[in-house]
Amino acid sequence: MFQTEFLDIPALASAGGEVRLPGSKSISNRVLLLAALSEGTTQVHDLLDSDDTRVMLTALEQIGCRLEREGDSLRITGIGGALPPGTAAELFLGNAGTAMRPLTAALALLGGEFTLSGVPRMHERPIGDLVDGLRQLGCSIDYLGNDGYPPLRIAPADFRAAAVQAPIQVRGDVSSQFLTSLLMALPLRAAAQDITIEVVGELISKPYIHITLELLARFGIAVRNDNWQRFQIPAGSRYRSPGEIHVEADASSASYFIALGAIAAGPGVRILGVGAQSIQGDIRFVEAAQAMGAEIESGPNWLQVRRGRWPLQAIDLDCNHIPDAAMTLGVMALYAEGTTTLRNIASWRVKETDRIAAMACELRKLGASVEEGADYLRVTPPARPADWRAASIHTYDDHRVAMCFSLAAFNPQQLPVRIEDPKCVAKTFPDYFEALFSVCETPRERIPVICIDGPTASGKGTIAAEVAQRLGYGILDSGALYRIAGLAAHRAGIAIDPVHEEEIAALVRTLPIRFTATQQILLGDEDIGHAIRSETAGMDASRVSALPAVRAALVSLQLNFQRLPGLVADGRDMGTVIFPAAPLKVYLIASAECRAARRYKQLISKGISANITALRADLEARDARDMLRSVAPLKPAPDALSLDSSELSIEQVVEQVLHWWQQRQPFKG
Ligand SMILES: Nc1ncnc2c1ncn2[C@@H]1O[C@H](COP(=O)(O)OP(=O)(O)O)[C@@H](O)[C@H]1O
Ligand SMILES: Nc1ccn([C@@H]2O[C@H](COP(=O)(O)OP(=O)(O)O)[C@@H](O)[C@H]2O)c(=O)n1
Repeated sequence: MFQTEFLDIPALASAGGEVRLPGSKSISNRVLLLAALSEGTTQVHDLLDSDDTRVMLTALEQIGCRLEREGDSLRITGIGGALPPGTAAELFLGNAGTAMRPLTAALALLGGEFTLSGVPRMHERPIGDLVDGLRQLGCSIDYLGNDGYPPLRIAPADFRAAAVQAPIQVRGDVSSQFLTSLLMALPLRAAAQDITIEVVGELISKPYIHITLELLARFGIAVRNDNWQRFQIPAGSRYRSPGEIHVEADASSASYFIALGAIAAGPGVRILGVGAQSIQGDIRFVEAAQAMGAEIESGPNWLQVRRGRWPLQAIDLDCNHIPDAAMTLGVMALYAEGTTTLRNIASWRVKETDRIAAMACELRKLGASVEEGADYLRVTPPARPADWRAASIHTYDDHRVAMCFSLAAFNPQQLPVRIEDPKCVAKTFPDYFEALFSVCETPRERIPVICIDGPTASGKGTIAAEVAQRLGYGILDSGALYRIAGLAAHRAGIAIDPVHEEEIAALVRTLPIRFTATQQILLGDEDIGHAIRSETAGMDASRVSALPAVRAALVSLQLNFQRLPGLVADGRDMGTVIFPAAPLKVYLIASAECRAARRYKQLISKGISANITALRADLEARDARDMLRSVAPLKPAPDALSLDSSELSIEQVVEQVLHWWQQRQPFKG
């Protein structure tokens, strides 16, 4: 996840490849419970791994289900509608409403002795309406704390006393989870008679009840829905495992990648985890995207999206059925011919932010003409490519604003887009930007590189790491590559001199060097971060780096670090040889005395013994060799900005570099 203050997305060109979206939590926990109540084994694919699904799984094991991991899937052997005799358990359900409520209903109807509790916050979340509904059936449920709230004790009940003739009543205006819980559990009592549930009050969140009904159908229970007010479970209902089931990915999250496929040139995007037959309401975004020009194929669990009509076609759409995903259409409208109107979106005004106002404001920043009404938005794209603007997108702590505006990076003017507070995507899709970058391509020259070159111990590595962290960019520690080369030659017993140049270069070309996401440096499986940091390794690096063939062998490896969204590269020749077109080159220096003192402190703090006089002599020798060598000598690039850090703190140097970087950016707030 990007934790930065902002994320600058370079202009993007095309998209291709696969993206797997995180699974839907609501579907995951419903599927787990239904599989648990069924007879036989259900193989569940793509289950969401989260706190809420974990507590559900633990509870299901406690009541007698068998769970087996099989690769990425999970096999659940259910209890077949009845508990093993004498089952008793204390269940801890964390803060998972999708576990507490349905389990309360199911366990109260199954018989057995249970306590159900959770974290303190769970004990403040109401459950009284559900308990009242269950008591109408004769269930025995006691409150162990406050009335109307968990923790609860469930005891076996004598159901013969309470024949289920009258409809079970449940409130629909507090949480649709109460109705969902009854719908999932009441088939346990429907062997011999129909059971009717009546909703009291206006039913909220109908799409979630729709998901419940669809999943029940997949497990063999056909509930009759009478206008969302009465639901009838027919006599003889029995949970039957479908054998295998895929948990769908979140359909609203899919909208960004559907739009991506429609906008980006290239082979198209394959979205794994959700298909056009999805039971989630937002999947109908597919139809809207098709109307704008997307070419979409789908299977049970995937969508394949390619650019079709181009430019896109403007649409005029009532978006009431896809309120969340429809925001993505607002950004697609930037690429359409004509004016797009999104209607019936009054609910946008009361979401995470006033989404109509937010979309209008940010779309205008990009150069669009926008008309906003109480319940509609009308978007006309910039008339010509030159009318697009590089904008800093304010995201209003709204994950959907952040995600949909990332797609403005495909603008024809090839302008970057700044997304403020990118971490707001954590609400539904923490790795959204990583997923986006994994399927997007852009010519290398559009991916920004900040070069930090200079002599040893001037602070390059420290500054590069901090600047990269503040911008969300990757890091290239090119010195580490020469240090590894020196170490490998040393270990292979090859003398580091011009006579052995080709032999060392050949060795270097085969080295399995990897940098991990956590900045570990691996040679094969060995973490060599420590071994290459000694001053001897530094000297070997300096010698090996003077050999032209060795330098040539490391060029393509270094160029491969230039990846989205950007790179900070530290070394000796980043700005002069490897990235000569970089938009910012810093030449970082400090006095020899100061550098020797810094290196001394650094080595001592790592537990490596050192002598300051010897260190200074070594670093001056290294500087001389680096500056005087014939190939890629250490010197500032003609367009580098020099910075003497002798008298500056690390923070001051970082701020100076970031200031220079900001000066080069085109964004208007
Ligand atoms: N401006 C600075 N002021 C004080 N110490 C610094 C400064 N810049 C870097 N250092 C310290 O100097 C040491 C050497 O820095 P490093 O980044 O390893 O240099 P280089 O990569 O140029 O060899 C580190 O311990 C670092 O914390
Ligand atoms: N781009 C680079 C980076 C390092 N090097 C060489 O590799 C050695 C070790 O680099 P480093 O950046 O790890 O060294 P320090 O500056 O940390 O001492 C340097 O002394 C250079 O001789 C190079 O030639 N070109």
